[in-house]
Amino acid sequence: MHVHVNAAVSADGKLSTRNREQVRISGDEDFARVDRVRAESDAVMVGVGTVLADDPSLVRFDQTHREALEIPGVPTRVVADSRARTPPDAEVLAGDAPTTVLVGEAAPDDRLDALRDAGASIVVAGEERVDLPAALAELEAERVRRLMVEGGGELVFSLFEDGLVDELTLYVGGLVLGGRDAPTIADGEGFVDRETFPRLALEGVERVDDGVVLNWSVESSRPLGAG
Ligand SMILES: NC(=O)C1=CN([C@@H]2O[C@H](COP(=O)(O)OP(=O)(O)OC[C@H]3O[C@@H](n4cnc5c(N)ncnc54)[C@H](O)[C@@H]3O)[C@@H](O)[C@H]2O)C=CC1
Ligand SMILES: Nc1nc(O)c(N)c(N[C@@H]2O[C@H](COP(=O)(O)O)[C@@H](O)[C@H]2O)n1
Repeated sequence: MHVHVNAAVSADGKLSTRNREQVRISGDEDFARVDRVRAESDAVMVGVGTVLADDPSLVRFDQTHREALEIPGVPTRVVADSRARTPPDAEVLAGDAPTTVLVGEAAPDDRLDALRDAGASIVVAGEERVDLPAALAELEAERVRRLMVEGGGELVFSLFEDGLVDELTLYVGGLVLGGRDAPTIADGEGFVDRETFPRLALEGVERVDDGVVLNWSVESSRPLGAG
């Protein structure tokens, strides 16, 4: 599976404000690029923190681009949601596009039933928190070969920590959000040991709207604890 993280950050590296309110950082041209990346993907994933903060629908993609690539169907929406906190009336469950919610074994049964009633497929992987390597293996078994991840920072850090990210694209926009508690692209515990810092190789730089799109491949990313 190819895992492509794509997000927009402010010039000071923030995904949104300290209140975690959604901010439109990308301009029209960058959102058109995002829609092409979605069109190339079998699935588009976010963490439940993003669902609760932004209530995204994740249905928009570039249909013409997908047809040109002869990819059938629509991208599956995926939410990493250890305790099944996704509200059953969330936009990510609305409409005809399929939605898979990745949960841990600790997720309460009544919330799982409510999500199933709202049309979601449930994948259980891990105990307290979603075991991402196991969950992504399940998605791959369901023919997800290209997975786009849009955030947020907690989920993306875990993906790096587990050595699962292949490609990172950031749109850096011309605004400053500030705030020591504002989310960044990789939050979580953070890396301390330089041996574990994921190393990136710069593949592309492009001026888009009032900002710049940076594209990296991941050169090395080792799961913590790996020898
Ligand atoms: N500018 C941009 O491109 C984007 C901005 N955002 C912003 O990011 C913020 C939300 O990000 P976060 O609070 O970091 O939440 P998040 O979206 O990363 O979700 C975190 C949640 O994911 C679940 N999860 C399941 N398995 C996990 C695992 N193994 N590791 C980590 N989390 C796991 C947990 O329930 C955890 O609470 C919002 O403010 C949103 O607006 C989100 C996406 C894109
Ligand atoms: N690429 C990008 N640029 C921004 O400026 C953003 N705020 C985001 N946010 C992400 O897009 C999701 C919304 O998707 P829909 O419009 O509902 O399809 C949001 O949840 C973030 O993941 N992205």
